[in-house]
Amino acid sequence: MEVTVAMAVGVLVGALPVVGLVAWWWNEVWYALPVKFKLSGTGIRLPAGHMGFPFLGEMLTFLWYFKVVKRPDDFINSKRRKYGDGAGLFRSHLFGRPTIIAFAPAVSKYVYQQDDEFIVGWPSVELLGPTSLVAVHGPSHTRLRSFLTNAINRPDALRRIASLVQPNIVAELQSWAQTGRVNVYKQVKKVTFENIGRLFASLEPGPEVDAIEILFKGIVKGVRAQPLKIPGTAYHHALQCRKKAMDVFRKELEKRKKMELDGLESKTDDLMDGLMRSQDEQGNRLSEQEVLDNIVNHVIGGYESTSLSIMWSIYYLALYPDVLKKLREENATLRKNKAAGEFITSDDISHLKYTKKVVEETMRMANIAAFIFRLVTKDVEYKGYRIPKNWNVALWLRYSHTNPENFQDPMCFNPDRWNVPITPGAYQVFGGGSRICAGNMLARIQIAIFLHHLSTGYKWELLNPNAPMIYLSHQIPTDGVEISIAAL
Ligand code: HEM
Repeated sequence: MEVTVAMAVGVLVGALPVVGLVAWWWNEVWYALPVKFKLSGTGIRLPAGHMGFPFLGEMLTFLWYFKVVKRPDDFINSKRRKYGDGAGLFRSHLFGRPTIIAFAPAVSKYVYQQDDEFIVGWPSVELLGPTSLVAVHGPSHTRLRSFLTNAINRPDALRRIASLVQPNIVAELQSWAQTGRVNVYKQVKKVTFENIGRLFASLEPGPEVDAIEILFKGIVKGVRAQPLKIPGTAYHHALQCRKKAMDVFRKELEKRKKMELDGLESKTDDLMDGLMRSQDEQGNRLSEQEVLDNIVNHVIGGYESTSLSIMWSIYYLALYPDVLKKLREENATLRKNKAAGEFITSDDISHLKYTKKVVEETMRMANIAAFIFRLVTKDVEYKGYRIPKNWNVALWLRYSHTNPENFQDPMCFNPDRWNVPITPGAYQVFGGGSRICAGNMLARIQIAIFLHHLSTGYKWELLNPNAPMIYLSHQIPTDGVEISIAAL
């Protein structure tokens, strides 16, 4: 008996290395080998790399760098050391799919230009809506973008946005100074959401907007979760939140349609109105579903990203007093030409040269969209490398922003680096090509307005300047940027 147990243990122990070896090469054999076989003799190669374990792929290595050692850029650096740069591509297996990692700006540029070959495969269309900007392709995408550009990015829209968001920002900062101590991430999210509610559907801050914010927090969690429609999962919850959020906006839209039918003039002038009224050259309007899907899509796109950017600007300015001094001087000069309590305009912001550099430098360092994904619809050749059909491409944007070859001393917050032109294509915080962020002007203007009122009216300090960072799901200090703040 004892001999049998000992033998079984012996066999198991002996088999372990073999099992490990099989697991280590499984994805290579399953995904990479058939492609290499097809390519043999053609001179075309699969990008270098290793695809890791079955199902997990390289997720353990990814988590090691992002979560454990907290050196996220070494995930790519370790590959560069091992395989060299090649054409700026590696093969891998991440987030459950075979993946080509594109870390060189030139590859991202190429991918942005090939809309038909590289389509958006994430976030889930179910959550964003089948007729949302992210979900549609080709001519439908071009058509929808022109409607949205009209509603958000035109100079008159930006003027209106600048005046609508300021009362809330000014009031929020005053309340911060009264409290004296603030968790910036938490509070900025609140004020950003209130502003989005006002801009998109003229919703006034209060219990209804707070309830909608909770729904969107649920949706945003689901965007990052595995798409399992099982009760109790984040994704299932997110779908329910989306349905409820759509119901709220649908009710508002029906109210406005009824007013239009009754010949009553709308008193609102927001994104919903803009989308309802816009017409293309043939006089066609957006459908109800398109209006609603795109409101939800834009809230998801704009809510957390803008909040994080504002949070990071407050963080870096506390750490770099020289930058704050210059920012304050520029904004104080503008204030001198304004009456007390008068708001700044989008035209004023266009003249705030240093402030604009602070905004760009903040976004470079914040790396809010660390990477974005595309799904490959057909085999593609790039500089002698095969990007296989049905694989994912991960455009590793943060690597470009933190690479000293693109930005000297990249971890230093230095708005003056923007005095000279940067490496072409190296700055991709908003993505690029036809899918460049639809809300980039809106985000920039909100950050600049926040900085104007903050720098001219307040002084603040980080309470935990050495708080450790987390990098997933976003780069953020663990304390959410706790500050003490007072009026100047
Ligand atoms: C600092 C803030 C922001 C950052 C860093 C950011 C980043 C990005 C990035 C990287 C993309 C490209 C995604 C891809 O190609 O897969 C994108 C697309 C998009 N963003 Fe933003 N974004 C920000 C603010 C906003 C705001 C305020 C809105 C809405 C008002 C918004 C709405 C969108 C939409 C709708 C798209 C999809 C565009 C398309 O597919 O044509 N974003 N954003």
